[in-house]
Order: sequence, then structure tokens, then C-alpha cells
Amino acid sequence: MYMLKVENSFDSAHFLAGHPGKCRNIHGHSWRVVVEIESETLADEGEARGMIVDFSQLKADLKQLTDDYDHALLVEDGTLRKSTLEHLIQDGFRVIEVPFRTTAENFARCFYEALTGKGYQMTRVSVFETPANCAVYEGRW
Ligand SMILES: Nc1nc2c(c(=O)[nH]1)N=C([C@H](O)[C@H](O)COP(=O)(O)OP(=O)(O)OP(=O)(O)O)CN2
Ligand SMILES: [Zn+2]
Repeated sequence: MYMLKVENSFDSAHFLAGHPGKCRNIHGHSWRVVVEIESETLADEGEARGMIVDFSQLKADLKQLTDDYDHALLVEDGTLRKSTLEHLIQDGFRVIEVPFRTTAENFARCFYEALTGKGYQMTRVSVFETPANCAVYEGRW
């Protein structure tokens, strides 16, 4: 089995509604996203000969996804009042609502599924909230 591993990061703010500790407050992370893909075979002709896929292609596809979340306030649907959201947006803040609690686990799955949708055969996605905190999603179930 061949495998490739690339990474990118995004810097954003979030909060965990219902968290009993400090994480219920708005705070920021440099989320580091490490993506691993796999293949039994390599391209046998063309520009990608001898590769699963060109690193630059995989990095560009990952960057497109991480850029979507970069320098934003990431909000789980339903955890801020509509009027609060509207005021933030009216005041020029970039707010992105997502249909999941904004944990590292859920972001790992989100990136895994988005890259699967782009045609990659995924092994795993690891999302680091801090250098010491990492969640991993593998789609083996
Ligand atoms: N399983 C998970 N637990 C927590 C997540 C998560 O995504 N998955 N996220 C958080 C918060 O986002 C929090 O910002 C990070 O947690 P924490 O380790 O408490 O933060 P610090 O790195 O600042 O840790 P200190 O030891 O307090 O410095 C919480 N849990
Ligand atoms: Zn956090």
C-alpha cells in the first residue's frame, strides 16, 4: 500500500456551547490538519507517473478546504442567537456556521468526508487543536 501525507492549517475562533470549563468562551486555535491518503497502485503514465497523486494537487485541494474556515468565527448551528449572528455579520465579521459541535473530532471527520468527495482514497485525518491535543478520524467502520 502506498500512502501520502500532507498538512495545512487554519487560524480561527470558536467556542464549545455547553462546555463546563473555559472552552465555552470564544477563543482561538491554529488548527493543524494532517491528511493521509492511500492507494494500491501508482499512475503509470502522464505527469503523475509514479505517484498516487502529485503532492501539489493534494495540497491545493486541502488548502481550498482549510481556507474556507480560516480567520473566521466558527459557530455550531443553533448555539448563538440569530440576532447575535446577524449583528456580528453586519459588523463585518466572518462567521461560519457548521452543523456540528466545533471539536477537533468533528473537524477531522468533516475534512475526511470532503476529501473523499473529491475522489481521494482516505486513510485518516488528524486535527491538532494545540501541539499536544490531536483528534483522528479513520473511516474504517
Ligand atoms: N475531545 C476533545 N476535547 C476538547 C476539545 C476537542 O475538540 N475535543 N476541545 C476543547 C477546546 O476547544 C479547548 O480549546 C482545548 O482544550 P484544552 O486542552 O483544555 O485547552 P488548552 O490547550 O488551553 O489546555 P491547558 O492545559 O488548559 O493549557 C476542549 N476539549
Ligand atoms: Zn478550542
